[in-house]
Amino acid sequence: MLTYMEVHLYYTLPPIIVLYLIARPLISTFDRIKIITICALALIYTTPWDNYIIYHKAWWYRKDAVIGTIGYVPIEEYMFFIIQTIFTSLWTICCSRWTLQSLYLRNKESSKFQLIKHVGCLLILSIILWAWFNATPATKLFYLCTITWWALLIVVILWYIASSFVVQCYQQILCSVVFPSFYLCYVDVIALRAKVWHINESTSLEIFVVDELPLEEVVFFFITNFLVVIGAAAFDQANAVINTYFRESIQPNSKEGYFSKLESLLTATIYHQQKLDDTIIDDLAACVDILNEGSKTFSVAANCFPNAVRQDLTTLYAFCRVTDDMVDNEHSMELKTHRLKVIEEFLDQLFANRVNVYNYTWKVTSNSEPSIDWNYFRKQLTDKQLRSFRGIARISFYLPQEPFYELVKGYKWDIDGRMTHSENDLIEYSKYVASSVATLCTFLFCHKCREWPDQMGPKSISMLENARKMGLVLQICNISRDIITDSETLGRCYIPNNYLKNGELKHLMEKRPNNIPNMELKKYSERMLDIADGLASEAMHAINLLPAECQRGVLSALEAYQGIGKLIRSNAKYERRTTLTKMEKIVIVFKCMYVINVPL
Ligand SMILES: CC(C)=CCC/C(C)=C/C=C/C(C)=C/C=C/C(C)=C/C=C/C=C(C)/C=C/C=C(C)/C=C/C1=C(C)CCCC1(C)C
Repeated sequence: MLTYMEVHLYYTLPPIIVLYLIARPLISTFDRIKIITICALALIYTTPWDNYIIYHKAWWYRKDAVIGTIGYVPIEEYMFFIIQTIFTSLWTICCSRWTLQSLYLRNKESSKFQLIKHVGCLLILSIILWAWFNATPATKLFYLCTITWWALLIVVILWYIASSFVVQCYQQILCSVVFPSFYLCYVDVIALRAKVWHINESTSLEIFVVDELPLEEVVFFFITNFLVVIGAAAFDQANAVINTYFRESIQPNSKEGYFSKLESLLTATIYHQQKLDDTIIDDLAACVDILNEGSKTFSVAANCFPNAVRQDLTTLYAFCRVTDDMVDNEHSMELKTHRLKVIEEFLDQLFANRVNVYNYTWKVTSNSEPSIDWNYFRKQLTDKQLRSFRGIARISFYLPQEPFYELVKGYKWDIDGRMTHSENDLIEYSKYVASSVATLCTFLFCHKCREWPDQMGPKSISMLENARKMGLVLQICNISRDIITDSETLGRCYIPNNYLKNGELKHLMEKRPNNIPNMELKKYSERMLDIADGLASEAMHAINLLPAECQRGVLSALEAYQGIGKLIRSNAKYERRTTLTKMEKIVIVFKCMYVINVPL
C-alpha cells in the first residue's frame, strides 16, 4: 500500500525538482526571500488549523501510512504545507517573469480599482462570516466552512493590500493558480484511492467533482494556491514599490540580510497604502515602449534580468535611445547642435552637485538631490523625451557622470561629421557611444544587486574594463551590420576609411551604397567583425565578475550580437539589415539560461 511519504516521493517532489531546474536561472535573491517567508507563514498559519480539523475528525489518515505525528498532524502533512508552497511559488515565478511588475502599481487610486478593492473586501468578509457561523463540528458544512474562513481571512488582508496590482496582472495570477491546483487535485485522487487519507463523510457535503474527489478538496487546493499566489504578488508589489519609489543607499557593499530586507518590504507595503505619484510609472511605461520599439534584441534579453535590474536598465536604454534620436533625427545643423546643447544642459544640472569625478576608481558621491529646471526642459522636449529624462534623473544618483559626457562626445562626433579614418577612430567612436553605456550598465548591475567584486579594487577595475570592451563588441557588430542603412538614411560611414577603395567613401556618404559591389561591403563588414570577435573573446572571461543574477542576461545580449555577426559571415550576400528571427533570439536566450554554465 502507498504510504504518505511515497506520495511525496513519487508525486510531489519530482515536479518540484523539475520546476526548480526550469526556474533556477530566473530565481533572484528576492525570490528566495519571498519563498522562504511564505513557507514559514504557511507552516505557522496552517499548523493550528490542521490540528483543529483532525481533532474534529474532518479527515483522518491510515495509521500505517505515516511515519509519525506532531500533535494530531502527521509529519508528512507538515511537509506538504511547505511542498505545496514551494511548488506553487516556483510555478508563479515562471508565470510572472515576462513583464515589468512595477507597471502594475499604476491606477490604484482610480475609482475602478477602489471599487474592486472595497467591494471585494466586503464580499470576502461576508463569505468569512457565513463560513464562520456554519463551521460547526460534526455537521455536513464543517469541513468546507473551516477551510473557507481560515483561508479567506488572509485573502481579505492581501486583497486589501494588493488588489489593484493583482487585478492588473490577473492573467498571470490565474495561470499561476490553475495549473498547480489541478495537479494537486490529481495527487489527492491518487492518495484518496490508496486510502492514505480519507475525508470524513459526516462532516463533508459528499459532492464529488470527479469520481472520488470531494468538492471540499478542490476548494481547498484552489483557495490555498490563490493564497500563496497573492501572497507572492504582495511581495512582488512591495519589491516594485522599492524599485520605483525608494532611493536605496549607495553604499557599494551593503548586502542586506534577510530580516532587514523583510523590514524594507514591510515598509514598502505600508508606504504603498498612501496616495503615490503615478507619473513615475507612466514615465517607466514610456521607457518600456521605447525599448520595445527600439531594440527587439534587448527587449528579449531584458527578460533574463531580475525585475529590479530590468527596470533601471529599461530607463537607461530609453535615455540613450532618445538622446541619440534627438540628434540623429534632426535635419538642420542648427537644430542638431541645439538638441545636443539641451542634453548637455540637462547633464550639467543633473550632476551639478557631484563631489567626485569619475576616474575608474571612483565612487559615486553626491551631496543632495539634483535640482533640475523641469519647466525649461518641458519646453525643449517632446513628451517621450521628457519622460525618459525624468526616468534617468531618478536613477542617476548611483551612476557616474563621466560616461554620460562620453555619450555627448559621441553625438558630437556625428554632428561634426567626423570621419573614422582608421580602426583607432572606429574604436574611439565606439568607446564614446558604447563603452560609456557598458560602464553605466555595470554600475547599474552592481548597485542593484549590491555586489561589487571588491571595494573598487583590481577585480572591479578589470570588470569595468572588460565591460567597456563588451560595449565595443556590441557597437562594432552593429556598425558591421548597418553599413547600408547608415549610408542610406544618414549618409554616414563608420568603416575605417583606410579599408576603402577609391570613390567608395564618396558613394557611402552620398547615400549610394549599392554602387559598391556587395562582396566588397561583406568583406569590410567581416573585417570589422574580426575586431569585435577578438575583443569578445578577451572580455567574455570577465562576465563571471558581474553579479551572478546579471550574468546570463549580459551573455544573451552578447551572444545575440555575435549571432548577427555569424549570420553576416554565413550569408552569401551582404543584406541591407541582417537580423535574427524572434525564434533565433529565444533560442539564444534559452541557451544562455540553461545550456551554458555561468560562470564561464
Ligand atoms: C511580509 C512582508 C515583510 C511584506 C510583504 C508583503 C506582504 C504583506 C506579504 C504577505 C504575504 C502573506 C501573508 C502570505 C501568506 C501565505 C500563507 C498563509 C500561505 C498558506 C499556505 C498554506 C498551505 C500551502 C497549506 C497546505 C496544506 C495542505 C497541503 C494540506 C493538505 C491536506 C491533506 C494532505 C489531506 C486532506 C486534508 C488537507 C486538505 C488538509
